[in-house]
Amino acid sequence: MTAETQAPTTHQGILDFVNEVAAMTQPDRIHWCTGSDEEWTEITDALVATGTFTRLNPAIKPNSFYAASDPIDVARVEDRTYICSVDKRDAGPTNNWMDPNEMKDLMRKLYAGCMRGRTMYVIPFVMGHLEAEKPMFGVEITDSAYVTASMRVMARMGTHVLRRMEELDAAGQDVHWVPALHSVGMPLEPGQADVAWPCNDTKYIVQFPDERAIWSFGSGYGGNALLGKKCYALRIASVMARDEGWLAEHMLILKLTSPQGVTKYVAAAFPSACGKTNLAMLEPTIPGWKVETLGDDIAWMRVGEDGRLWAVNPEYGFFGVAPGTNEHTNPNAMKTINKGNSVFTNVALTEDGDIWWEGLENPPAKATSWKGEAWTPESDFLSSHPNSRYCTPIKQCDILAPEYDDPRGVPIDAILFGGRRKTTVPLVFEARDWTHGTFLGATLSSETTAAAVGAVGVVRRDPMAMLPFIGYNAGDYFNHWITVGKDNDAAKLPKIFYVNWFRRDDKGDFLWPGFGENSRVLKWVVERIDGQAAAVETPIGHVPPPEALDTDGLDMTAEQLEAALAVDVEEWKAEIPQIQEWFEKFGDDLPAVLWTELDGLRARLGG
Ligand SMILES: Nc1nc2c(ncn2[C@@H]2O[C@H](COP(=O)(O)OP(=O)(O)OP(=O)(O)O)[C@@H](O)[C@H]2O)c(=O)[nH]1
Ligand SMILES: O=C([O-])CC(=O)C(=O)O
Ligand SMILES: [Mn+2]
Repeated sequence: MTAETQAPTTHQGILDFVNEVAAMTQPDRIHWCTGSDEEWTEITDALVATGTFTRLNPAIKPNSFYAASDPIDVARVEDRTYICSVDKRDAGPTNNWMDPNEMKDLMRKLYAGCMRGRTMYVIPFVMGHLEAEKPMFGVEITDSAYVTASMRVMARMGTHVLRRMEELDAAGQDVHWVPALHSVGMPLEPGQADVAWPCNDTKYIVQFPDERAIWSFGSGYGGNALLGKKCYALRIASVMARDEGWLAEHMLILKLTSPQGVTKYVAAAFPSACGKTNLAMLEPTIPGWKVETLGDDIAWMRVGEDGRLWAVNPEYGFFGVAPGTNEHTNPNAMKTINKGNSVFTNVALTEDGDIWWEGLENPPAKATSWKGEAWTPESDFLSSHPNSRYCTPIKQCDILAPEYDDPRGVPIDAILFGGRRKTTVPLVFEARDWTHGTFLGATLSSETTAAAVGAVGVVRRDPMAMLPFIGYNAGDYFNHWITVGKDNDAAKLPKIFYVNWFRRDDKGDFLWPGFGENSRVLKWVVERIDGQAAAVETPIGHVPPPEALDTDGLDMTAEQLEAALAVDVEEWKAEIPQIQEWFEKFGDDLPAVLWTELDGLRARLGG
């Protein structure tokens, strides 16, 4: 089968990619995605017919679907994720590496005939704006209809993207696009029945940074399979950003407006399942303050001609953690998904054709768990996988900031780093300067979560919340951050802060109520930027005294607030050898100024 017979494009590079992959994987059919509503209906109908999707009750969640994955395919697989740079050194000490040619030989064997009996979907997409000065195109080839439907929610995709590529090509512009190949790795022999969630025990999630290509095999799960997201917009884009002088980061973007009408833009990097989506859609509990959302997971940031750091969200949807999401914690996410047009994976299915998960209000008397078991509120197992997800269009978010559609993005005033720490890290503190902020990012630590396969609750260093997503040597990445600070006017760059919503008391309860109350922290942050709020200088940075936070109506004792803000010198001293060990991993690739920062911290803590 050749692609040209039905190919809706004359773009030779794309035709070659499609033909080459078709020859290797031998699909029964090739479907060029248009992105139309009719196509969505056709694909979701087919997914319902094969049992991958269950249509939800249209009176409750219109045009929405439930899916349950194979229990072996529920999260990102970091041990199966590779950065196959030509030079091993470029992958650095934090990534898995294999020689690109060796990896390709190995994967070609896996891909050989892997789409037999299936449809191969060709998805032209763009991360970021189609009107960007240099649009960030991609073409994902996949044999998964689930991935195709999800990509339509998460990325701008379809014929209009192809047209723009052809147009720029015809105008003689250097049109850059990332070829992204995905297969679930389960061919169907004649007569063989399909399963609801095809996948393979063998999984490879591979980035080839030098040629800016992605090969993924064996998994249908979000971050492993929707290749525009983590694989392109973070791993590949971070390499492009290194080469071109910008930043591709694992950050939400929000717009904060004060009661006086003063607007600030905040970006925040927290590791997976540590609160980005919730903060991005926050409903402030302090009167008169307003939050609008620009993005909940990824920010691409460039220094503009005005010297400020401008950010865009390259995505088109939210791929949010379901458990814990409810009318109290995230009413805006609830409103967004209730409008429909969404896909829910690995949550529970209720008898009236709705979905439910742990933490949602009104548990149903009975439901079907994500594993297909009969579940009741008395069951001793979870109804939903801890990493179950909703996938919903960003345009349905009532508090989406209008600037979302502006290809220039928004100028960032503050960057927050944060993680999930039971101890040690106070609710909020401010970095001394950009380099110190880079040190805070580079030493960010957090307890692992269910968003990746592996143990949960283990403290690890997760630099800039990018540990699984830096597409090159993390030592070079730190140096890139330092350089952004050095090459630009520090006064115009965002101020850097560090937050921890997850500190606990002796009983193991969260000290800080979090969610909407985090607006109190945002208020202190913007008041610091404007030079209005008080701070105490401590060995780790500038911490608010309790009275500098707006606590009007906050349901917390003075002792609790003090405990949330406390800097315990002994706890911090215990961090020093851990940071030292972390830095030693990088050898000479670690920027010397980060050692200087560590020495400074040690000295301030009293040696
Ligand atoms: N205690 C507490 N929990 C929070 C807070 N914000 C978020 N969470 C919980 O943390 C979990 C993950 O939150 P998300 O906002 O989905 O995390 P994320 O960073 O967007 O995760 P990814 O989509 O995996 O990148 C959910 O169970 C939330 O309920 C908070 O302020 N306090
Ligand atoms: O990428 C994914 O699969 C989900 C996600 O947002 C993360 O893990 O950070
Ligand atoms: Mn999220």
